[in-house]
Amino acid sequence: MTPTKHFNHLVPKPIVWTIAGSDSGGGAGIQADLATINDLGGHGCSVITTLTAQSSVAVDLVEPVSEAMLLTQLSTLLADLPPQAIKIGLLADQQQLQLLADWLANFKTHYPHVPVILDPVMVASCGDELGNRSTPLDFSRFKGLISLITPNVKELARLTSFTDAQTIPSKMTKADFAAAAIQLAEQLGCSVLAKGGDNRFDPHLAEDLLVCHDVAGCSELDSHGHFWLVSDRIDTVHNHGSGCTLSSAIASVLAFGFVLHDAIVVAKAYVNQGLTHARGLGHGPGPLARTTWPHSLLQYPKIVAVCADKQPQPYAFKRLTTDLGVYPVVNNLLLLEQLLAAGVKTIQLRVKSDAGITAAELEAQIQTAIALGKHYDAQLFINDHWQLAIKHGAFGVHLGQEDLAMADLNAIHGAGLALGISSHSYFELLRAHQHAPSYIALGHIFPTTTKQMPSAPQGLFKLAHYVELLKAYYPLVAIGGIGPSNLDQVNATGVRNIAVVRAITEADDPIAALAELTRAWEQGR
Ligand SMILES: Cc1ncc(COP(=O)(O)OP(=O)(O)O)c(N)n1
Ligand SMILES: Cc1ncsc1CCOP(=O)(O)O
Ligand SMILES: [Mg+2]
Repeated sequence: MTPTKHFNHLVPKPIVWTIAGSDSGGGAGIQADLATINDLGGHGCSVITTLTAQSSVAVDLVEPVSEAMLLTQLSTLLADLPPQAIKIGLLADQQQLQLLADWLANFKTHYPHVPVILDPVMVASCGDELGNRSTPLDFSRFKGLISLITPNVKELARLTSFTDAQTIPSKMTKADFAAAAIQLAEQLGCSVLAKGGDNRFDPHLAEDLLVCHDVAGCSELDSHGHFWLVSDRIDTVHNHGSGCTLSSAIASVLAFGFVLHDAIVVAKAYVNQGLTHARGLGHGPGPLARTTWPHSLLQYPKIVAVCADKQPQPYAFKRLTTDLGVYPVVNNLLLLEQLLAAGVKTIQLRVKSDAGITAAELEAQIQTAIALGKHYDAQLFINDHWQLAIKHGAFGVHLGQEDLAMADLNAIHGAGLALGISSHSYFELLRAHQHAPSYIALGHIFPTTTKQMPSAPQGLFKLAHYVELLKAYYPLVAIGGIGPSNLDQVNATGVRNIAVVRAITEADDPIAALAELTRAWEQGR
């Protein structure tokens, strides 16, 4: 595995709670959760619901803690160590579930933004039931209190109208599985990550389905999206605790302020790492290996939108041979020409469709900009207007994630244009990567007034993680609120290029501002 990079000095250590059962064998439950939270840089607190006498081959005894013990663990922790995220695992019985749901309802009135992830644990990996389940638990008490539920195929069947848990999962088609996940999202009013690991729709793949329910902090496109998250199947029997690990990893990444989609893909990569390096302990399925924050792209899932009418094309866009360095983004020809004349070698013309000019004026501007780019031997990217960029032979186009859905990437590639793609999260980075663009932009890093953004500023901690994931594959460009006051901090994340609007357009002397930014940027590298 590649050496770990820690960026934890950039943010405070978040507190993550696990409310779950103890696995005396150490591979699952509270023990797996605390190890996971620690690996990912959080501080784990535990609320034990149940003691299990468990090994890798059997569950011999399951005993719930008393009501007083459950409630006192919660109140003691809350008074001193309030959580940034909560994971709920094994609950002993309906009474305990009800008690916790009541406590959570009150907690949520004071901490409405703390995400709660529910792993509806029912069966241990050795196959034994975890609790007295003559009747399945009724999780509807958690409606409105949880952000995400993470059932495996058997749990999904039990929780929905696919009720015959023993027989139906093996017969479930991919379409049944998707229908059940969508039904569960409706039932509980939360997002669902349905784990397909046990269901071999394709024997070489592990395919999970993410059904998003009103997810905050991402684009409209994604907040209600349905996505298959696809990884190569890792051939190991040592998967004891993988469900616990996944849900506590999701809670940990959320606690750092990442959006739900990101928490899920990072957690899946962390589980994949753990499965890849797992060694057996005991005589049954051994625990996952304990690793670190996943920085290898190979461990991350592929994202396949369920309703996508087109799949990523199987080719790569033009490779850029030099760094972009300080990459100005401008909206007028006068400044464009001044910057080109001053020696800028990569630049973007960003004239939005609502800029108050006619279609003919827009085309004329783009045509002139492209001619200027050629005259000064520069790499000129046209923002959004990919048809005009092709028509007039631009060097490249820049597209956002929403633009990608509308654009004809075959035509852009066929015309030999370079392609830059925007991203605002791990999830969007992975999706951009599937198009193999010429560069990927990461934004917005700091608050900006240039554009209204649906996502929050990413900040330096997230930027450093994105760079670590993709720096070996693409030129990466940080954008959003970047200027002289924060240039050194941005540089320290390892990103090699920055795109700037106001730092140049609002400067008294844009040419001098660009020269000074470029000098400072190159000196910091
Ligand atoms: C270098 C660079 N990064 C990001 C953007 C933003 O593109 P997009 O998300 O499509 O938003 P608009 O610029 O079209 O409003 C960009 N243009 N350039
Ligand atoms: C177009 C765009 N996309 C993400 S941030 C941004 C604007 C960045 O502008 P500024 O450098 O003025 O903050
Ligand atoms: Mg755009």
